[in-house]
Amino acid sequence: MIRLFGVESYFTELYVRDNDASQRIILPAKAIESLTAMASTTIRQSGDMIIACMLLFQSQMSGYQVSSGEFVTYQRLLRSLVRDTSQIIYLPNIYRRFAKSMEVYRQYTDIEPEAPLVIEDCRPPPNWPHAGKIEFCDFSLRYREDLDPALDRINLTINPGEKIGIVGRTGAGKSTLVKTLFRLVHGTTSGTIRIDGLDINSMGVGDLRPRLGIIPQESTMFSGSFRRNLDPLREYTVEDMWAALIKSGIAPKVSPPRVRKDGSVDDDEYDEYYEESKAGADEWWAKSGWMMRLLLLLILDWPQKQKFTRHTPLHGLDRIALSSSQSFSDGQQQLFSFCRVLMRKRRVIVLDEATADVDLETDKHMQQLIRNEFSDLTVLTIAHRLETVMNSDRIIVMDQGRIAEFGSPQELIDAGGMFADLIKTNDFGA
Ligand SMILES: Nc1ncnc2c1ncn2[C@@H]1O[C@H](COP(=O)(O)OP(=O)(O)OP(=O)(O)O)[C@@H](O)[C@H]1O
Repeated sequence: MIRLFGVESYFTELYVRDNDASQRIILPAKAIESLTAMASTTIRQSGDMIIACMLLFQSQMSGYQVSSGEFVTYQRLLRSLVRDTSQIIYLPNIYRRFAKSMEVYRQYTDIEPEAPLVIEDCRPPPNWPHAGKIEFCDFSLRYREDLDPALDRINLTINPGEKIGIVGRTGAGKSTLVKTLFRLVHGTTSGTIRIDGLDINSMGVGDLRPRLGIIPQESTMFSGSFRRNLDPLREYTVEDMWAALIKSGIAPKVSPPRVRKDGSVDDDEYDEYYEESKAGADEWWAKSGWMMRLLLLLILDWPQKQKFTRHTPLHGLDRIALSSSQSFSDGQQQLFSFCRVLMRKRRVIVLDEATADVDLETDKHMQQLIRNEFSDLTVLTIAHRLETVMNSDRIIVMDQGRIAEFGSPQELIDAGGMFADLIKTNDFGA
């Protein structure tokens, strides 16, 4: 079983499990991306025979002994990357690229797993976090013993549903503060962080990270379809995906809007198509006999795949997201991350606001979305723009790893301290 997990987080975890060997590999998201791109553009032949031949060939050429566990691992990794079953004639070329992919793969498999995925005795309840209260109690962190603390005695309580802006000059500790919520920083720590009463250090990272949402500044688009980008674990329905795409305003990138005869663009059609196609597909499903339903479920992956492709012009989910004709700005990539978070519906969301590269229009749109869609969720935003901060309920001003100020925007302006200075100089660490 190979699972991609936490695509929207700073890292992607790849789990590989089989009868003989079981291991967890943590890869930076970009590494998975390059590994996938390398393999999927060059290895176009799937099937056990070819993979087995390549592995045997490789082991003979290099004298490297492939263990049975490793064989199954590679085989499964490749099967997840390979789709097209043609182009066998390119085998020598394929082999060369394959060997390179494996080299990269081996390098990453040497990385030590960081923390247990699950601690059986300390599993949070399924609905955790149910409210979104965050408490830092005397929390300090040093990346290395010889360095100054990146976080220094942080005491902080964030209430459920609060919108918190985090500001401070570059190197002040803003990213470290939010990364500690995901346990993504490694170093010496003291103190505790609790979310809805549970110490996040007591549980496995597999129970922690998927329960929180993150929209990183550098959101990543993967090769493969829009569907894979939005839902790598195949957890959501097509309806969920379209609802999120429409809400976030990024639907036209997935399925371009219809152009009317007079040349104007029909922007309103998404909602109509969505409703229409949903009704059409439901009707079709209801009319099908049990034999047909079974066939659809077994062979055609109904309803995840076929439902909308058969019944609607909104079929773009299966299009390749990254292609020569399709590129995405930083803001658009963030909107895709936003869609993932919208589908997941987590109580705590971290947003690393995009910097000056994102146009004001997209920025405004994101702010609007946060107000509308995340109104009852706890949202922590590392803010790089004055407009974002002024919409927060409270603002944390970080300075040299400490919380220098914490209060509502007006309170901090009236206090005339660091926040008032940041506004004057407009230095929000962008
Ligand atoms: N991996 C690391 N190893 C060692 N020190 C680090 C590491 N990451 C960050 N630091 C240090 O920790 C401190 C806080 O860094 P952090 O990235 O949290 O600041 P920031 O406020 O987010 O800055 P920016 O706005 O530039 O992103 C800095 O002094 C930084 O040099």
